[in-house]
Amino acid sequence: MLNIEHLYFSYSNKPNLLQDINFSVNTGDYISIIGANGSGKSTLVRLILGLLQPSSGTIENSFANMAYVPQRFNQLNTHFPITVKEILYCYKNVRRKYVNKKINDVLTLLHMENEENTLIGQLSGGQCQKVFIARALLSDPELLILDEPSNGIDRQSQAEIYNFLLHLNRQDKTTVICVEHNLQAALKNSTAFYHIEKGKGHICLPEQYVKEYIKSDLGENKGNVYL
Ligand SMILES: Nc1ncnc2c1ncn2[C@@H]1O[C@H](COP(=O)(O)OP(=O)(O)OP(=O)(O)O)[C@@H](O)[C@H]1O
Repeated sequence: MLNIEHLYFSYSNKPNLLQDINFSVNTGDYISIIGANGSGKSTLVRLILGLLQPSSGTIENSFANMAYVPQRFNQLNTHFPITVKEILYCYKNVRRKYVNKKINDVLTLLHMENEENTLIGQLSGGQCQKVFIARALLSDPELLILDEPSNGIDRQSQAEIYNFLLHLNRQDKTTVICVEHNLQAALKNSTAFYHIEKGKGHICLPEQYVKEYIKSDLGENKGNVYL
């Protein structure tokens, strides 16, 4: 279980970005963290991962093993001459004691077994994302955290990735936290949304979010509807 209580966070001397964040994630949940650009979603994830420290408040995490899939374009130098298998071997060597699964098995899970010797720069966006999900799965995580997994990926690959994540959550009981702008996928996969707005957050059911936010946005003709 992950339990966040009265969490406040600000970058250096700036005003609080996150204020009095309270929420829990239980085993088997699929939580989509939603909100406008710059609302603090990725920051909240970095706090959960322990990459940032809260200004105040607590984060208790009893998930034995967690893995992270960052935003795709943050991590990729497509000119670097490395194959899919080499990326996974590098990770395995660095995280040796945490890696419980075989490279071939995770590639097969994602239907990427025929690409093991392909250079990363020769993969499509969707295939790249699958490699980084495969890498995260090597440690057989109880909690998988993803940051905008469909960013810059075509619809077919998006559907494959979200179907895979749904299976992972519902069948294998892997808990998922996903920073999300993709409303359709979030509605289909999530057990709950955590909505951040003006520094505050609240948990809601996906259908409740649609009723309260999307419809009122459309009703008042505010224009763009975003997550
Ligand atoms: N290292 C940093 N130092 C100072 N400010 C930062 C830092 N990282 C992010 N910020 C600022 O914090 C705010 C929230 O950023 P964050 O990336 O958490 O938002 P987000 O909700 O994930 O946005 P997006 O949907 O665009 O990915 C932004 O205004 C950003 O400029």
